[in-house]
Amino acid sequence: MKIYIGSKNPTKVQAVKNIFIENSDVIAVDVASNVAKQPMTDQETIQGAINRAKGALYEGDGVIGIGLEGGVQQTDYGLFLCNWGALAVEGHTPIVAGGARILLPDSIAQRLIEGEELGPVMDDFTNKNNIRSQEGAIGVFTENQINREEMFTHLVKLLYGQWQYRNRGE
Ligand SMILES: O=P(O)(O)OP(=O)(O)OP(=O)(O)OC[C@H]1O[C@@H](n2cnc3c(O)ncnc32)[C@H](O)[C@@H]1O
Ligand SMILES: [Mg+2]
Repeated sequence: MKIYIGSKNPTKVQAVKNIFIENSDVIAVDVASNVAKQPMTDQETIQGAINRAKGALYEGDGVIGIGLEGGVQQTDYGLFLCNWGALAVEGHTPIVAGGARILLPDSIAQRLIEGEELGPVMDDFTNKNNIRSQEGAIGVFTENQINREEMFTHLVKLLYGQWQYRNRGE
């Protein structure tokens, strides 16, 4: 079974590979999220995940398209990191699931509100390169209890499980 993931970010690709292990060929493709590079609400982040999933499905000859999208959501308690995933198959509405969320420090939140992207802001904050392709903000702010790949793996598990539930008895 061919599964297309709509990103080449290694944390996202590896998360899909971790769950779709049996009889699956996981292929990474660059597709447009068709939302802002830094989604600022759950709504926009979900839309990005769905657009990526559909884009990935129609990109090739795959059975399943998966989209994973990172964003933030403002609350009365501050700006939270959020992550959403979508799984698209032909002829069905996409399956959607949300990932873990943590509160971002005020200094980071302020920069995002002013229009910067989390990826470069995290590199600047940590004095490291390409945090988004490694532990991610979630890894930095949890002392690596949960890194970005693990967070996305959990998310892909939620998508896979719902897909299995929908296919039960078929
Ligand atoms: O190549 P793609 O798939 O676009 O991967 P990405 O790392 O850019 O990830 P997203 O577009 O899903 O995330 C939206 C923005 O938030 C950033 N971001 C999201 N989660 C992050 C994290 O855990 N650590 C660092 N940057 C993160 C990311 O770099 C983007 O600027
Ligand atoms: Mg991106």
